[in-house]
Amino acid sequence: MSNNLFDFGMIGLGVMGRNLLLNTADHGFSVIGFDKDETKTAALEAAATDGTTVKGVPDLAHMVQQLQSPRKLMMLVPAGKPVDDVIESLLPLVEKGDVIIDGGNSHYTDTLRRVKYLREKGIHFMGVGVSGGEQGARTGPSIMPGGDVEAYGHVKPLLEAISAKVNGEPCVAYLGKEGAGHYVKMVHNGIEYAIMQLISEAYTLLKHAGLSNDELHETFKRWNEGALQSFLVEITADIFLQNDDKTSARLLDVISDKAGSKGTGKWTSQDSMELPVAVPVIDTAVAMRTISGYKDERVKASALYNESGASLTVSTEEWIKQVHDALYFATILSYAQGLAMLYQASKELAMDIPLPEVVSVWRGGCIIRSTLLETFTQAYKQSPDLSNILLDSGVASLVKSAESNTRAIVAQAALSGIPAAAFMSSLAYFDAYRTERMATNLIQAQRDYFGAHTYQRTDVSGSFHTEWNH
Ligand SMILES: NC(=O)C1=CN([C@@H]2O[C@H](COP(=O)(O)OP(=O)(O)OC[C@H]3O[C@@H](n4cnc5c(N)ncnc54)[C@H](OP(=O)(O)O)[C@@H]3O)[C@@H](O)[C@H]2O)C=CC1
Ligand SMILES: O=C(CO)[C@H](O)[C@H](O)COP(=O)(O)O
Repeated sequence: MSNNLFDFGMIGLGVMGRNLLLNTADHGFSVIGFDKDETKTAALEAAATDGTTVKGVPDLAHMVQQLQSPRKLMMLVPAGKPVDDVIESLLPLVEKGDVIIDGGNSHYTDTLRRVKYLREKGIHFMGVGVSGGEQGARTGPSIMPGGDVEAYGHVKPLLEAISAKVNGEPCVAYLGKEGAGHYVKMVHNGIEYAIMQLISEAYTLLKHAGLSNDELHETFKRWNEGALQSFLVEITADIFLQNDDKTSARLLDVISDKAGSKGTGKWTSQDSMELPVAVPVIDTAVAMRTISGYKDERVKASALYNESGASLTVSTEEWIKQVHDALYFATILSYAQGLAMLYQASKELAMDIPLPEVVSVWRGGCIIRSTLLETFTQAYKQSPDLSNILLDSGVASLVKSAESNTRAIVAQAALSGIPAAAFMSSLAYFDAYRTERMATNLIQAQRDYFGAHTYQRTDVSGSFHTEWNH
């Protein structure tokens, strides 16, 4: 700490801000934090590692005054109005050349607006995705910065120091212009939704085959030691063992089935349609969280449509292997759809998102980290401009190896009436994607029939219209 001035400031000392700031201090930076909730500010210093330089101040102006120039400030407050409120509070306090970072889950269009607004005032504003939850923020998250390259230069050493490391490489890289950091984080969360939905479907498929919580734990634990190794599979294995402290049940069995959400999955779906790019597994995951909220209607429909009629008679050992392969197949499809979306968005929105860096940064620290990301990193090393990871021959052989068991699972789920929409969606996407001539020529004919929309032919170029025989 030189001149008694601090290296880095944090606004918002909740789950993410507090932990990221303490992580920053652990890496030798002097840090100062502010939260509008004074109890959080007051608690900050006590939580710091001995020997680190951490200060909490109850006043934003005092915090800004104590920062080295150019000031480097991050906010980790809820997305939306709180971010604009913080910016307005900072404006009278900062100077030209200072760097303000929004590390929360802001919508990238808000980030674009804020970048422009602050650029006019000479202030650098960066949208930076941070993933890893509470633990990741404290010990090493995956960090997705985008925006002003000059501003990135000011914070690069700090972000590299606090990020997760894989094979000694920091899980942070410059991921593109303007709103790219928040765009990449949004799609990260879309993939997160898809994989979480798939895991929950694998859970129900295994439960219908009679697996107990202990057996589910063992199964997921074993899966996490192989091709499905990932953070989400790892924490799922733990979840099955957690006891409830209010009853004698396992906690999972007394948790309501209405799933919450904060919006990033929905934004991914919405934006995919704007581009357009097909991300049906993500769309399905968003829809399933929505249906999970229809509890009262589902109770009535369960009785009306005889849900208890759903039955499954399978060889348990074979079924576990098939569910494993289906989860592997559909997880690859989920990454493929998200990455295809980033590929398209990078071009359409002129963000220059480097996909090789994106998958590399996701290998550690983030919620969707998995061994598959190492495979994708190698694929992009060979072909950095892959429009879809499914076109890589190495990835194709992995997909093919799991295809027939995925078909078996989807068919059995349909026959047994077990909800497995994300598995079905991944297979439906795959079958369409690998079909050279789809049936959409008929849609073209229908559009021209009723609306004179014209069509293109396979043999001659140009647009054609036919007076169809009525
Ligand atoms: N939790 C997670 O796993 C992850 C969260 N994120 C994103 O990070 C951001 C922060 O999330 P999280 O830490 O979980 O949220 P929290 O609600 O835990 O913390 C946010 C903190 O910001 C404070 N705050 C709000 N407005 C202001 C303001 N104007 N000035 C100063 N402090 C303010 C809040 O105070 P008060 O409570 O009094 O309002 C609260 O203490 C969000 O955008 C979230 O989506 C990203 C990755 C993972
Ligand atoms: O960004 C995150 C993880 O990467 C946050 O935990 C986010 O809140 C998750 O989304 P949702 O609350 O909609 O499930």
